[in-house]
Formats: sequence, structure tokens, C-alpha cells
Amino acid sequence: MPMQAELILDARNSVGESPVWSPRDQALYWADIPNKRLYRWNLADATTQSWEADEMLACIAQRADGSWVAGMESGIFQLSADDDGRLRGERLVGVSHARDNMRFNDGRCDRQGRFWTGTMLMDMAAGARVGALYRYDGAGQSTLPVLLDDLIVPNGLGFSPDGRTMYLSDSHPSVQAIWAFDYDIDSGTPHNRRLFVDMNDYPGRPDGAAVDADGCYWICGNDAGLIHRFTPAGRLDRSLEVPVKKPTMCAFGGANLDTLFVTSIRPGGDLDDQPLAGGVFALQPGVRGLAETPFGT
Ligand SMILES: O=C1O[C@H](CS(=O)(=O)O)[C@@H](O)[C@H](O)[C@H]1O
Repeated sequence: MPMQAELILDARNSVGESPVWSPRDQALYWADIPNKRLYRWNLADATTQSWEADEMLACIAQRADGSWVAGMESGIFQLSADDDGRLRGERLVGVSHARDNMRFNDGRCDRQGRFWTGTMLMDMAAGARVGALYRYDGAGQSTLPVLLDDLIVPNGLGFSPDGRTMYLSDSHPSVQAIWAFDYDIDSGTPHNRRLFVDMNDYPGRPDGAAVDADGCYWICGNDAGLIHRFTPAGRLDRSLEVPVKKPTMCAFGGANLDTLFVTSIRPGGDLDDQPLAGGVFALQPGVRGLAETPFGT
């Protein structure tokens, strides 16, 4: 596969998000948030399936048995697909949002299999600092305590290969920051928050991210059509182009974990200059990623 981004599905997603490679299924899964839809793209034959959920579906993590948990509107859900194309959700734990009209956004598991995800106001333009970050450890947890607040659009969650550094971004134009934290892998606690990259210095707003096997941090530059790779020291290593302005999140996958899959947004209005907006793309960046730790490991 060339370095140039290849379209794998002209999905026309309103807000494609949370691409997750499943080694067990040899398939890429992702969500279209406002359309409440989960997608699966199969590597073997490039076929696609999709299922509609009852709530907006923002971020997903697979369990070792192949089932999925998801951050949705009202909490963290266990998902199961029906034959009729519906996605049934069983709420595992509810969330107490700071306001009405909020939902989960970006999320992923730490290297121990705990699910981290943040919330945002659906009206992102309001710029309200009501978003919060949560961790769901699994069965037996009946509440979601706020672990970090004062966020607008939490995004870019990622973990270093040894699991001891956690990354988080805030995509809002008034913030555009990526932070790093020291991460206690025994307790699942981040501390020593510091600025990792000020994205005001680079093209694009920080959106979703992935960490590669070298420990470098790949982040989508929303509005700039770029995916940036930063070293663990926060130095820009390279930027790759995608043929859409609003890439949202990236994930390593493919048989050798050497493909970078990228989801995107299809905004309203004139799309003459980006007809593939909302599509899902694959790049061969020349480095390998790491398999996601299944939820509940
Ligand atoms: O809904 C979302 O929107 C933003 C992207 S945008 O500002 O609409 O371009 C994104 O950062 C976020 O992750 C997504 O869920």
C-alpha cells in the first residue's frame, strides 16, 4: 500500500470516530457518532457491515471474547448485534453529566484494559468547560467518578507502549492542547499533567490519536487534513496528508499492524474540494502500531 492515503470506504460519515482494529476478527470497527452507527470493515474481502444503536455511539473497546463496550450518551454500554441490524445496548454504568445534551466522545483502554473516555457538550461551539474524563474498570463498578474536569472536547487519549504515560487532548479552538501524564499502571491513576504539544503551533486542531510501537504519538490535525507524528519528547517527526479536511482519529491495524486507518467528518455545505469527506482511509506510514489491550483484561 502506498504512503498516499487509500480510501477503504466512502462511508460519508457525519462524524466518523473511534477506529479500532480487531486482531481476532481481522477487521476494523468504528462509529459514526450522530448517526448512532457502528461499522465493521473486513480485511479479507473488504466487505462492510453496520448496525444502528439507540443512542449516539462515540467510542468503543473490544473484550477478549469479541463483544464490545461503548461510551454513548448516557453511560458505558455493553453492545450486542441483532439479526435485524439493530445494536442492542445494556447499560453497564450511567454517567451524571454536568449539563443536558452531553455525550461521550473519544475513548480507549489503557494497557491494562481499563476503559478511559471523556464527555463533551453536543453543542461544541458553545465552548463550555463541562467535559470530564472517566475510567471504567468493569463489573462491580456502579458509578463513574469524574477523574478530570474543566474540559471542552476531550480527545486524543493514548498510552505509551509501557503504559506509563497517558496522553489527552482538547480539540476546542480555544484550547488545542495535548497533555501528557505520568500513569500509575497499578492504580490506573494519571498524575504530573504537563503540556506535551501546543497544537496552536501546528496545522490543525488535535483530534483522535494512536501511539505506535516506537512510542511516537500520531494525532489527527482536524481542519488541516493532516496526521502528525510526534516523538515522546514532543518533537514533530512527520505529517501525512489525507484527502479530507477533517480527519478525526487514527488506529494501527492490518495483518502486521503496519496500516494506519483514519476516520473523518463529512461536514455540511460545499464538498467540491473534498468529495471523500466522511470516508475511512488507510495509509502505510512505515512504522508499526501496537494491538489495543482488550477491555477487562
Ligand atoms: O463531534 C466531534 O467534533 C469534533 C470535530 S469538529 O470540531 O466537529 O470538526 C471532534 O473533535 C470530536 O472528536 C467529535 O466527536
